[in-house]
Amino acid sequence: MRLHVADHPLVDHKLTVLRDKNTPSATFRLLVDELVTLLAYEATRHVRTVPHQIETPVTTTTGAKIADPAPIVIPILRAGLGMLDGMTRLLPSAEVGFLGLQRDETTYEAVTYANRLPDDLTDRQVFLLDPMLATGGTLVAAIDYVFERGAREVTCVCLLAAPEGLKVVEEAMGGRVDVEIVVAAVDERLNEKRYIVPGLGDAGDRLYGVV
Ligand SMILES: O=P(O)(O)OC[C@H]1O[C@H](OP(=O)(O)OP(=O)(O)O)[C@H](O)[C@@H]1O
Ligand SMILES: O=c1cc[nH]c(=O)[nH]1
Ligand SMILES: [Mg+2]
Repeated sequence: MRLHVADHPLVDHKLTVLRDKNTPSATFRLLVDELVTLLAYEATRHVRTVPHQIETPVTTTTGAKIADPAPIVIPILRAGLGMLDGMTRLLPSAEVGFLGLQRDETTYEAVTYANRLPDDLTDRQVFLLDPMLATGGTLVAAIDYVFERGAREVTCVCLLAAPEGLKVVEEAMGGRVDVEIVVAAVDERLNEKRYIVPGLGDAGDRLYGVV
C-alpha cells in the first residue's frame, strides 16, 4: 500500500476551518469540495493515459488522453458523497458508482446497505472517496469489494486518517502495490468510541445533519 499525505499550507488552512465545531454545514460542504479538488490533483497522478494525436493551429503533435476504460469514481455513502463533485471536476470523463456502507457504532463493523456498481470492474482504475479512515473497516470492505470484481488498482481519497486504521488497511492489503491512500492529514489516534482525534466529528452528520 502506498500512502501520500498532502503537505500544503492551503490544505492545512482549510482543514483547520473544517475541524472547527462552529463551522456550519454550508461552509463545511464547501470546504470538503475545495479540499478534494486539491487532493484529486495528487490522487490522479497515476491515471492511465494513451498517446493522442492532435493538430494545433501550427503543427501536428502527440499529447495524451485518459485511457479506456474510463476510471470509475465511487463515493462511499453518505459522507463520501460530499467529495464527489470535487473529484469529478478534475476527472469529468470518469464513470460514477455508489457504495453505501455504515459503521455499526457498537461493534464498529462496516455494514453494506447499498451497491450501484457494475458487476464487472475488470481492468478498471477505481477512486474510492471517503472523508474518514478511522478503524479502517469501511475502507477494507470497499477495497475488497472492488478487487473481487476485477479492479486493476484502487486509489482511496480521504480527508483524515487514524494511524490505527492505516495499519489495518496496510495489513489487510498484504503488501499490494496497487492500493494507494491519498489523505489530507494523519491524525493522532482513535478515542474510546473509535472517533478520530483531534478529527472533525462525524463527517456525515456535519455534511448532512444527524439522522
Ligand atoms: O474506518 P471506520 O471505523 O470504518 O469508519 C469510517 C466510516 O465512518 C463514517 O461513515 P458512517 O458509518 O458514519 O456513515 P455516514 O457516512 O452515513 O455517516 C465515515 O464516512 C467512514 O465511512
Ligand atoms: O471520527 C470519525 C470516525 C468515523 N466516522 C466519522 O465520521 N468520524
Ligand atoms: Mg456518519
